[in-house]
Amino acid sequence: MACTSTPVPCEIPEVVECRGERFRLFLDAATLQQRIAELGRQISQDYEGKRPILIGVLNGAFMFLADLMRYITIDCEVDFLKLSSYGAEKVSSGQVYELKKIDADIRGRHVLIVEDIVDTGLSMQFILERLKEYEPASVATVTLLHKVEATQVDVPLDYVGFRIPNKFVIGYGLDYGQLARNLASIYILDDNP
Ligand SMILES: O=P(O)(O)OC[C@H]1O[C@H](OP(=O)(O)OP(=O)(O)O)[C@H](O)[C@@H]1O
Ligand SMILES: Nc1nc2[nH]cnc2c(=O)[nH]1
Repeated sequence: MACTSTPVPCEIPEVVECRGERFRLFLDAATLQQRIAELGRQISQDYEGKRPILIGVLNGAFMFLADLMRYITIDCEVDFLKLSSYGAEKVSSGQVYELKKIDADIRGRHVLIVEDIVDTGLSMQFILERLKEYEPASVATVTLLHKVEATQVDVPLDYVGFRIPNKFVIGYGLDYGQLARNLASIYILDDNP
């Protein structure tokens, strides 16, 4: 029978290849969904009556944001901004480019910035600075992944899905040269292929 149970697929490969490099299964789809459900519950409790607006950071956060919102049970809104700093590389260029600004008027609103990953922290630092200009009532940060050892700047992280080692990861929205975003699980670079 055909599998219809997305976003947790029946078949989860242990190893994938992307652009000639090997990645091994790190966080499977069920583990991701379980943790995201917890984050959704927590946010629903913390923001009851506040009608928060979730700002997803494109492209990487699209899948996490879509799932997270389905686990939030209070009234909430969504908008997006788009940044880029990695290009097709596995390390940050150190320069954050803003490719799309938010459309929503967030003055006086409770804002949750939703990221797929905080690595060097430069993107999150950039967003926090940028959003301050709009004078929201509050700003909190949500990230599915945090590479603790790689973070170079002090950014407040309010909701963290998983703390992970300093290795390149792909899948579940995270790309390598625009590929692999469609994987339902997260894979980590295999140093000893
Ligand atoms: O903490 P940092 O070192 O700044 O890295 C985190 C950022 O890197 C990725 O974006 P990327 O620039 O690769 O663009 P993408 O989301 O379109 O893939 C990710 O989505 C974060 O926004
Ligand atoms: N795909 C991907 N994008 C990132 N952006 C910052 N760190 C990472 C990472 O480990 N993987």
